[in-house]
Parts: sequence; structure tokens; C-alpha cells
Amino acid sequence: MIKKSTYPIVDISIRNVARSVGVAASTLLAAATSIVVGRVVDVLASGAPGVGTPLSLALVLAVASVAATVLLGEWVPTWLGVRRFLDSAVACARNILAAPQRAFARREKGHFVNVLMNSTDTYGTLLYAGASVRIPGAVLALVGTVAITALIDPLMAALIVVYAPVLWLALRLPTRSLAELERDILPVQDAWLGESKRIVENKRAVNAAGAEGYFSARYRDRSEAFLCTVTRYRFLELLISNLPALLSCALAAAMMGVAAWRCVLGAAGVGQVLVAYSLAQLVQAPLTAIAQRVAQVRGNIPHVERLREVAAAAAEPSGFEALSTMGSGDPAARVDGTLWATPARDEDGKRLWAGEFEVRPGELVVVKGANGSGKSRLLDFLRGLSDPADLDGQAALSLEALHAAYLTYPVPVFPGNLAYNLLGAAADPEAARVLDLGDLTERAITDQPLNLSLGERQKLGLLRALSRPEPVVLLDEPLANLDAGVRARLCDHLAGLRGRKTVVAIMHSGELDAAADRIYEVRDGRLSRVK
Ligand SMILES: Nc1ncnc2c1ncn2[C@@H]1O[C@H](COP(=O)(O)OP(=O)(O)OP(=O)(O)O)[C@@H](O)[C@H]1O
Repeated sequence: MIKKSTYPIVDISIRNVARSVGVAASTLLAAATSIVVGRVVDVLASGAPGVGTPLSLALVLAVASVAATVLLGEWVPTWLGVRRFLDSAVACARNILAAPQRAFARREKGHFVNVLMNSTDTYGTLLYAGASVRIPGAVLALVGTVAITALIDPLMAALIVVYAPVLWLALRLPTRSLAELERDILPVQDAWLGESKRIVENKRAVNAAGAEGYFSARYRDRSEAFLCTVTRYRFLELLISNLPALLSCALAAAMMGVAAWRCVLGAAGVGQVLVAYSLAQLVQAPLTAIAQRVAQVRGNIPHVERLREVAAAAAEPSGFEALSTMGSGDPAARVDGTLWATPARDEDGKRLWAGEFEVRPGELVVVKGANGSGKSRLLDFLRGLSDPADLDGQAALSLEALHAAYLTYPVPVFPGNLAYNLLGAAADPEAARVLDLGDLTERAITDQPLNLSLGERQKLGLLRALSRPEPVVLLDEPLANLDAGVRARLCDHLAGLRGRKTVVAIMHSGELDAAADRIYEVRDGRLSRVK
């Protein structure tokens, strides 16, 4: 399991302590402003001269308090949270890409979209900035305000000390429910995001099938389930944010009562009633912030658990290292055993018996067989994209095979141009000539479904695989969607690669048979060598 320090929530560094003091500064400056304003009122009430100095000081303190609220109280923790959000989003994307394929297949795509977009944001802005800066800042503000109040009147300070647990208890139930609800929302939100993604990705196919009604109904069901939990969440949020204002009236009345009593006894000026009212209001913000943010942190822990799960998956060894071979005389790949295509390992599970499948360096190897017989799963296995546990038997895979250039399905297209779509490789001039790219080399490429024809998309995938420097090339149906001229030239080209590159091609036709060094064919679930 990944260490908790991978995504720390409470991070008490010197910088964060300074930031927390900054968060507390606005409340403390506001408290000081109230006291000086109370002094102004006392001077005015007594009719004594010299109101100018405390009035100016009150003004300066009020401006400083507002500036501190905006800059230190809000902007600094917000900026810190956004930085954390960005850093954890980048790290999460890296981890998703690094995780073995089987770890990625354990969850549906909506889960990863949610982790990447939502959990990274929640971790940065709510959890880290909340627990490391905002909550400690609110605690400092509360302690400071109580201390300032105690200097004026210890009884008033005692009232705040009594009030704090009352408010905490009042908020306990809704904040707990909020925390529990947060856990329930996540899987519903995963499903909703997954469905949203499906609508966008499949729009054209849905239109072509005339299945708009079916898809909108599915979407409505998922949205209703999600919005139902969101409504409950919003209601609890509303309660938590408004309850303190309601209860604060009682605190304000009690504190003002104490001040008024002192006033009547002649122990304090009339300004103290105003100070009491201001302090009762001021203390609400840190108290509520502590209650709300602790609930937020508790409720949102599942987000950081999800991020840690992705980080743990990225650290998971693929397991293929144990199968890799290094020797120069070794085959590029050898598989001897039963390869399971489906997770089920019983009579219903699909499997391919790949007894003594072998590819030697520099060979052109053709694999044939009926649809769904497990040929693509075999290539995935050679490329180290599946799970070594899928094989009941033995295998030896060269590092070249495990890092092979791989044309697989669907051919992914990235918005940009052809050069960009080669993902860092320079176009192989011979492959480019063979594929007859036409205007594909100059035009803008988008991931809109009609931007490239099926054949053009295939050419792009082939150019990408054939331009990579890796010595082993795996091609899943290289001739699919190509016109007769390109098919013939491509077959000649692949035949010409013999001795220079190791090529394994899945074929549904005999066009490569004559050139192939070996041909394997699946018959009745068994992969046998036929040439
Ligand atoms: N994770 C999985 N869960 C369930 N079934 C799976 C899974 N992975 C593969 N399969 C099934 O295993 C079978 C073999 O798939 P594979 O893509 O290897 O076939 P193929 O021989 O390449 O077929 P084709 O010639 O049609 O491309 C298919 O029926 C596929 O649906």
C-alpha cells in the first residue's frame, strides 16, 4: 500500500504555520478594530476631546483587516489549494498512464475521470489547504479572539468558551451526515460521469442507430440518482452555514448583557456593549470554519484514498519483468500454455491454447484464426499490456517484445497534425511512401469521427507503428480498411523488413502467407504452427 505521505493532508511546515497566522490575522485585526471603535464611542459618550487618534487608528485597523481577509485569509490558502490541485492532477495523470492495464481495467472509466478531475481538486483545495492552513488558522483566530476578549472581560471570554462546544454539538449531526453522504456520492458520481462521457463519445453512433431516446433515458436515470444525493448534500450545507448565525444571536445577547451590566455598575463604558456585540459576531467565523472544514476533511477522505489507490496501482509491478529474457540467442517471444482472454476461468471463460508459440528475432510471423478466438489478447500479452496471470503455462518475452511498436484497436487519433500523431518519432520515409499518405501529411487532424476516413485512420496507425525505432512490431490486422494498391505495397514492405525487424501480424487473409517465416492458426481454440 502506498504511504500516507504520498498525499499528506495535515502538513505542518514553517510555511504553512506562517500561512495559518495570516489566516488568523484578519480576525485578530477585526477584533482590535472593534475594541478601538468601542474606545471611540466611550470618548464620544464622555464628551472628552481627543477622538481623532482612536478614530484614525480604527480606520487603519479596519482597512488592514479587510486587506488581510482578502489577501491572507482567502487568496493565500486558495492559491495554495489550486497549486496542490494542479500538482496532484499532473501526478494522477502520470500514475494512470504508468499503472498496469489490469489495474486500469478494475474500475470503469468514469471512476478515473472523477479521480482526475474531482479528487485532485478536492484534495488540493479542501483537504490540504483546509487541514494544513485554514483549520489551524481558524483555531489561532479563535484562541486569539478569546484572549483579546479575556483582556477586556474574562466573563465574556468564558461565555465564548462555553458557546464553542454548544455550536460544535449543534453542527455535529449535519456535519457527520455530510461526511457520510460524501462517501455515498462518489460511486454515483462515477457512474454519472461515465454516462456523460459515453453520451459525448458515442453521439454519432447513437444518432446512426436512432437510439437517442434509449440513451437519454439512461442518462436521466443516472442523473436523477446523482442529483438526488447532491440535493441532500446542498441542504446539509445550507443548514451548516446558517445554524451558526442563528445561535450567534444567543451569544451576542449574553455578551451584550454582561457588558450592559458592567456599564450599569460603572465598571465599563457604553462602548463595551458595542465591543461585546462585535466580538460575538467575529468569533462565529473561526468557530464555523472549524466545524465546517473538519466535516469537509472527514467527508472528503475517500478522495485522497482514491488518489492513493491510483498511486499504488502505478507502483504495482506489471509482473512481466519476471518473464523477460535478455540473451542474444533467445527468441523474441515464446508462449507455451493456456492464455485466458476473459476474467472467468471456468467453462464459460474464453481461452486460447498457445502451445509452443514462438517468434525469433528478424522473423515475419503471421497469426490467423476466427473472430474472437483470442489473437488480439495474445498480442496484448506479448506487449506486456495484460496480466502474466492470464497465462497458465510458461512464457519468455524479450524486452524488445515488451516494448514493441504496436498497432492495435481502435487506432487513437490526437488533435494536431500527422507529425504530432507519431508521438515523438520521425516519419519513416519508406513507410510513408508505401502508405501513400496524400494530403494527410499537411492537413489538420482532429479527433472528430469523420475527420479521417477509416483507411486514413489505419494509415496513420500504421505509420505510427512502422516509424517507431523499436525492433519488434506487432500489427493487429494491418490491412484493414486499406485499398488494394496500398495493401499490396504494404505486404511487400513488411516482407522486406525481414531480418531487420521482427514483425508479428494478425491476418484474416493469405496476403502475407508467402513471405511469412512462420504462420500460426487458431483451430478449435488451439494455436498451431501451420508453416
Ligand atoms: N476483459 C474481458 N472481459 C470479457 N471478455 C473479454 C475480455 N477481454 C477479451 N475478451 C473476449 O475474449 C475474446 C477474444 O478477444 P480477441 O480480441 O483476442 O479476439 P480476436 O481473435 O482478436 O478476434 P478478431 O479477429 O475478431 O479481432 C473476445 O470474445 C473478447 O470479447
